[in-house]
Amino acid sequence: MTTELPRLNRDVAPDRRAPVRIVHLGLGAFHRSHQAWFTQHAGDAGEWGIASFTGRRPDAAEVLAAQDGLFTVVERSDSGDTFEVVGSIVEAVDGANVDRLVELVAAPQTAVVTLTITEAAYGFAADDVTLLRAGEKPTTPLGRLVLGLAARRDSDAGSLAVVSCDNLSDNGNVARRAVADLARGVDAGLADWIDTSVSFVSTSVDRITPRTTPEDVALVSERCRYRDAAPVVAEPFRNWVLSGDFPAGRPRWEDAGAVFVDHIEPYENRKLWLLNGAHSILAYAGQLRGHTTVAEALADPVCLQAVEEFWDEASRHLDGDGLGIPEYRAALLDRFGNSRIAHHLAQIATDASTKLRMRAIPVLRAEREAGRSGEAAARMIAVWASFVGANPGLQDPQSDAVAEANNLAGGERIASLLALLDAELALEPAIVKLVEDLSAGFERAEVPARATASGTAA
Ligand SMILES: NC(=O)c1ccc[n+]([C@@H]2O[C@H](COP(=O)([O-])OP(=O)(O)OC[C@H]3O[C@@H](n4cnc5c(N)ncnc54)[C@H](O)[C@@H]3O)[C@@H](O)[C@H]2O)c1
Ligand SMILES: O=P(O)(O)OC[C@@H](O)[C@@H](O)[C@H](O)[C@H](O)CO
Repeated sequence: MTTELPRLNRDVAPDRRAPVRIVHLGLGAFHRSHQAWFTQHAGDAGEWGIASFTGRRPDAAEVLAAQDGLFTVVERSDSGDTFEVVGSIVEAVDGANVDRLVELVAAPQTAVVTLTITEAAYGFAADDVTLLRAGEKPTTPLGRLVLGLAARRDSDAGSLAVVSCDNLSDNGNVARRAVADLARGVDAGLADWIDTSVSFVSTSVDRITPRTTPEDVALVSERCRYRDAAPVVAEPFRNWVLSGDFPAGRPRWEDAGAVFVDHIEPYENRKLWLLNGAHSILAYAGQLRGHTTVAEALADPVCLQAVEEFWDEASRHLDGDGLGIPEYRAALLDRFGNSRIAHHLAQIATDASTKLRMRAIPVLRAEREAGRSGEAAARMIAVWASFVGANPGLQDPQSDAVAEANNLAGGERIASLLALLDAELALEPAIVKLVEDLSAGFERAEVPARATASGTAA
């Protein structure tokens, strides 16, 4: 009986708590399988503990706190599972505990703030300006971070690095702009201090980490002989490319395979276009064709062809020494085909208006500038348009605008949806027609309720 097993904690798996020197916002599955894993495997791991804050709900923090921050990474390959306890998270905190966040961001020993708050969260912190001006507690991760940075300035605790680990192009600068705009709305002096004292590091992050299922929890109990309510399942592959300064130091993440580069754009584009772009195609085309997971969709020749054609287009615009595009593509087919990783298409499908802007639009534009149609990139937009036609409730930061567009028909509807991604391209009749024609190839089928429900954000 699993209830008789001990709960995972630092008695069951003795592990010294490292001092908090990293603060993380967005205590989700990916943070645990990626940044926490890399920190655990740094040569100086004993000096770097993470205090990790949830975004919207206390649940993950409560569960992890009851386990002294420990959790299991289940590394899942085609041939089997391996299990590892990770102890780098030394404090798990409800994001609503803004006082603790402010205290830690202002602490001189804190050197790094990492973020996995989802792509959409960089766009809606503006409401926090009013709260911050009124001296009230902000509700968004970036609003809370600005309050912490204000306290750091006031206590003269020195510079630090903010490291975005979300799937965004130029994520360091996106974070910089979002934080600076918020700070400037509250206190111009604070914005100036952030400008000179906070280093925004850009990263390309990669490790497929689907949402944990009850079956995963049961498997860990059975195999590890302890109860872990917060394991994460991830593929064996992992990659972290970083670019930027760490004025107050950082863990030796390179010992765990992280790579530090001067120019990150080629790596970001390779990952965002080839991996995440393919994921978006599979998410919409795959669900429209009745599939539930990435591996199932990839096994469908229609979906595979859409992915391969998009990769051909995107690859023409990926240059840089050592990018190894053919090898990267081959590895992606293996990774996506890992049928033991049940990566649900519904999870990937959310927040399309933010994601497609970075995954489809740059390739579509580059192809058109080169005098070609950009058909494969346009198809990614077309399958999304078909999908939201049948599934108007899909989570999206611009869901009201998507609903308004859905009230239109034909080319007008497509133009309105396209305008959410790129207002200029939406004014070009040839592109609107291309997307409209391509979307006709994919029926606007209702997605079964079970698939939509599993995509509900944690
Ligand atoms: N899961 C992966 O395979 C993977 C791989 C690479 C990058 N990423 C990046 O990491 C992000 C998080 O992925 P995850 O799998 O950990 O997801 P998750 O749902 O497990 O965790 C997301 C965390 O962000 C918080 N959050 C989400 N939306 C928020 C909002 N609107 N406001 C405030 N907080 C919010 C959640 O509360 C949670 O703490 C992704 O959006 C992506 O950008 C994920
Ligand atoms: O919400 P998204 O689309 O940014 O993330 C869902 C997956 O595509 C993504 O998490 C990949 O698994 C990941 O980017 C692999 O490193």
